[in-house]
Amino acid sequence: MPPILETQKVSRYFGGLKALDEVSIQIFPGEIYGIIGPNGAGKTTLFNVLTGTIRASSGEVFFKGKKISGLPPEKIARMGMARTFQGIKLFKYMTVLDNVKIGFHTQTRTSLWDAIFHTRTYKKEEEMVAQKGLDILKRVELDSYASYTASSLPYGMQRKLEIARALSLNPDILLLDEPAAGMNPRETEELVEFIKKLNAEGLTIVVIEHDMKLIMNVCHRIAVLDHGVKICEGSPQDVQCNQKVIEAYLGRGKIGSKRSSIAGEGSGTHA
Ligand SMILES: Nc1ncnc2c1ncn2[C@@H]1O[C@H](COP(=O)(O)OP(=O)(O)OP(=O)(O)O)[C@@H](O)[C@H]1O
Repeated sequence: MPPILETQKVSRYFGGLKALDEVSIQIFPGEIYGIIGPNGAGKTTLFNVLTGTIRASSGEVFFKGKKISGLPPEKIARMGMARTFQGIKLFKYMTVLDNVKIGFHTQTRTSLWDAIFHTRTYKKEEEMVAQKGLDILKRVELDSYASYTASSLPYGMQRKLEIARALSLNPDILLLDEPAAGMNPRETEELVEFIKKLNAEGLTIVVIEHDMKLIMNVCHRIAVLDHGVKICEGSPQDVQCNQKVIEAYLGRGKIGSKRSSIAGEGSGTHA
């Protein structure tokens, strides 16, 4: 089976700093693929290159067999790639339903004229969008909160709402940037189940996360970045035992003493 998303020797410089150094990854349909690494390893830069938010200095990115390097993010999103960001980026004062409805804007055809004069096209599309929005909220079990303002939801639910909004793009692949950041252990456990459920429904998922318990619990395969270089890739078991990974996380000479922090023992373990 060909990869759904692939990078070939992607590098990215920021001035003299090489944030990504010839990184090649292949993500296959149906996978949950984790990207981990110490702070500043290049994880978010890789996400930004994948989604078109920033350009690679060299190398290529392919999505569903098509070269996407250089395309604008909205075009890549329309091709079926959705993402969430580090930190919550909801419209705080809008309702839960409106936050999800916004995601459909790329798919509707009403003009400003239709909106101002409430034409039949506008009304029909509004109803369709509201229904689709409710369907998505049902899928993530937030439908009973549809009329609440986004900011009134507990933190864990707000993060779920962000994922719901990303799902409104009807993506083939979903990229999650530190989805568990700021969550308590119970919220993180619910998130693990939620990610597994979305994956079981057929969605390919890529996740950056510092919470090792989450990563080791949900990912089929994991890539480890260190100083912009992919130092290891494999199953959670492979990655936990890899000498280079242990060294990257713990510093040379301390191997073994804190291996549990990579193994994700205890809840909410952060690397
Ligand atoms: N826009 C930018 N301008 C200059 N340097 C940048 C920029 N974005 C990232 N960097 C640098 O590139 C390196 C990789 O950063 P990146 O944010 O991708 O790492 P990360 O693995 O996501 O880190 P963290 O886990 O802390 O979020 C860091 O040294 C960072 O300071």
